[in-house]
Amino acid sequence: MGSTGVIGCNSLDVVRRLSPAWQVVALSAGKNMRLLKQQIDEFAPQYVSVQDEHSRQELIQLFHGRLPCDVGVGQAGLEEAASVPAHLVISAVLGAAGIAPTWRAISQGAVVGLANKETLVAAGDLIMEHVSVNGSSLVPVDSEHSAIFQALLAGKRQEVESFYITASGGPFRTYSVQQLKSVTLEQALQHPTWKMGAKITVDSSTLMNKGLEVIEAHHLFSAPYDKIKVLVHPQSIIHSMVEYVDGSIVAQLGNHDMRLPIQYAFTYPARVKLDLERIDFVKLRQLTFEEPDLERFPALRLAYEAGRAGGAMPCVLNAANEVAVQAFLEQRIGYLHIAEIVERLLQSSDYAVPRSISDALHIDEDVRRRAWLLIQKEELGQDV
Ligand SMILES: NC(=O)C1=CN([C@@H]2O[C@H](COP(=O)(O)OP(=O)(O)OC[C@H]3O[C@@H](n4cnc5c(N)ncnc54)[C@H](OP(=O)(O)O)[C@@H]3O)[C@@H](O)[C@H]2O)C=CC1
Ligand SMILES: CC(=O)[C@@H](O)[C@H](O)COP(=O)(O)O
Ligand SMILES: [Mn+2]
Repeated sequence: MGSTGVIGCNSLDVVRRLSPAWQVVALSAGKNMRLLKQQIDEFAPQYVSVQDEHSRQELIQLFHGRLPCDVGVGQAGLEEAASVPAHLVISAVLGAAGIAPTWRAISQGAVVGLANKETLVAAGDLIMEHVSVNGSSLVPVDSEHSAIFQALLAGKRQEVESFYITASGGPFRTYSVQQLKSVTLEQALQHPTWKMGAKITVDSSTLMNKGLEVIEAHHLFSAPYDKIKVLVHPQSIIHSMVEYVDGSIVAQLGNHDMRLPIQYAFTYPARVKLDLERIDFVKLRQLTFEEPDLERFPALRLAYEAGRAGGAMPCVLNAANEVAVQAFLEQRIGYLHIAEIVERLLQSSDYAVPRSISDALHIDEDVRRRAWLLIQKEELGQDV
């Protein structure tokens, strides 16, 4: 799911490398029909889904009216794609659009390779319960969570003292608040270490990505928030670490290439040869560490607060952030407005605890509506 995105393309490269042991049965794209056509030609799925009817018509034209597979549309199409029987479903659609199809894949008892962290942030308690009821399992694809997942193999869960989630610090790691006020979209899209889609790249720059990852780790590893520490590590070589009660710290290291955690989600618990550039420690020379600055990067503080509050708050955090980042990408708001919008939505929300996935989807929808209203009213801070 999300086959035309950065994680989707990397996942298909992993399939290419693991073929013929692995084959693709379904794909889902958004609107990039040229790329989807190439993927259909190469991987021959039984089913594909696309974001809207216009995209479906474009795909039909690209195949000169002779589609080689069934094509679904919109959320229903995504859910249908997730229902095609498969051993592994890679969940890499962007944002809350991934909640319902991920839920559907879990209902089938499939193993879900989870890249789409927004799903766990918005509906983590419900998703984790659904996983256990349906005998499914989540294997993390997000690099930090894959690192923790691997580091946890070194001990017993009750022997863990704390979890370190590393953060590159983003392109503005050394910026003052004054400098942050005039950050441009172009600058925010320059991630220092990883090549990723636009939304997560902006999230990395505000440290909201790390905040979402703290909540993701809380759910994936049943980790209390007090035991999850964020550590800025600009080289992004240590992907995360687990500290055990005896003081021993187990880390996972690797170059910045998502094909490594993605392949591990395919082959776990086995390891399979993967020909990617390896770390050269002598060239690297040093790995450095800093404390995150919650004053300059309030998004990380907001995520900890929303996570600790629980209930609907993480869902509010995620939906408000998705809208704010989209508005920033469309150059409708300034950079510092992103955290301002999230904070204002969190402060003004009082939703009941979501008891079902449809409750969570309703909260998500309502927060989006309110966030767009706030943006349209142009009442955001002017000092940005
Ligand atoms: N990139 C990375 O290294 C990492 C990404 N992640 C997570 O993985 C997910 C994907 O990230 P990334 O691959 O970078 O993002 P991209 O923007 O590159 O890809 C997003 C994918 O989702 C599709 N899509 C977007 N909106 C919709 C929609 N409404 N309905 C159906 N499909 C849709 C896009 O389709 P199209 O392009 O065809 O319109 C594309 O296939 C995110 O949740 C991100 O946080 C996690 C860790 C690392
Ligand atoms: C590759 C990956 O997992 C991203 O989530 C990455 O962690 C982003 O980098 P930051 O550490 O800057 O958020
Ligand atoms: Mn990550």
